[in-house]
Amino acid sequence: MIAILEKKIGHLTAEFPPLTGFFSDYGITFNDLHATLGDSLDLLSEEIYEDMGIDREKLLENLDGFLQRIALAEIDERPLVSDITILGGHDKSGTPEEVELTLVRGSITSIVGPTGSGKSRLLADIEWMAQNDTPTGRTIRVNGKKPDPELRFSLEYKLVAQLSQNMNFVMDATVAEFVFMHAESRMINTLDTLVADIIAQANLLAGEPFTAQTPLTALSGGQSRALMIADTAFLSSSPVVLIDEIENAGIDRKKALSLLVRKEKIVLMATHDPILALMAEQRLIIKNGGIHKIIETTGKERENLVRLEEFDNKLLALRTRLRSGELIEEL
Ligand SMILES: Nc1ncnc2c1ncn2[C@@H]1O[C@H](COP(=O)(O)OP(=O)(O)OP(=O)(O)O)[C@@H](O)[C@H]1O
Repeated sequence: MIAILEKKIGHLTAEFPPLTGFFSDYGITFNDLHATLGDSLDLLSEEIYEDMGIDREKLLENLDGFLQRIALAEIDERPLVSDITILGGHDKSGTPEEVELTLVRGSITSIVGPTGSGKSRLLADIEWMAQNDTPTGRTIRVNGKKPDPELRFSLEYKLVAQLSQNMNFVMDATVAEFVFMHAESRMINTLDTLVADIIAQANLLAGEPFTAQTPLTALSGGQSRALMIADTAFLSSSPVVLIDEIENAGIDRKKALSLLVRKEKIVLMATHDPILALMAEQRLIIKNGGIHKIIETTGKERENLVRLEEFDNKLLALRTRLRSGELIEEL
């Protein structure tokens, strides 16, 4: 509520047009669109509140309820995405891609292939809900159907949340302020507990701990990524999470993926990292711009994952020794 009091009337009514009706029902019209809501309410005289039959506090309470109803109505209007389907197009040579692949919520798919083979292009096709209108000729279905064109070009509705290597914060805010801002803009109740949960989860993912009071600019690369992953898992309404290369990220990859699965996301990640690739249920092998093969992770591969993680930990330990100036003559 505090954040909304600091917003300008003009911005608020543009963001939530029904607000004008809410205030006029109380007989209030605001003339100065550049003034904040808080200042405008302060200008209302005692008599006006008396005429309305409520005080400032009660008016704000009603406003809060009204905004929540708008938010819920908006959420209801969004189709609940249970799955997406990729219908093949063609590779770079024009050879048809014989694929019809449905991805459901709570699943992880990895995308592997040589540099320049078309991994990012596949992620972009999903993000833009391609309709045979991208270089690959692919088509994306949402819940088995052609997505509504309005949805496709909507600025508010995002099918996809992107997590990428570049997550450096330049904002002058603490971790808590940043997460609060996100949670508040989504008008979610019980903000304090939610914000605390997100920061606690992010700490479980990051190697080195940070607190709610840590400035964003003081976070390491791994800590920033951990925060963004937890923030996306809890607060993003996008059903699909696309991850482009998060190896060497200084985060607990297994916990990060299982958090996204718990939050029922459809996870797709382009990766060269064997550990991440094998954590997925299936992997798409991209070759010459097309989906060349779909491999389901085998039981044997899952067993090997344990050994791969042991190798990885050994490499990590070597890195730590190297950093502290040791000679690496003994392994
Ligand atoms: N089926 C296709 N038909 C035509 N062009 C394609 C096709 N698939 C991918 N491309 C184009 O090939 C180029 C390389 O693709 P992309 O960047 O997706 O590769 P990548 O596998 O992500 O590479 P890297 O591993 O280096 O990030 C891009 O310009 C992309 O638009």
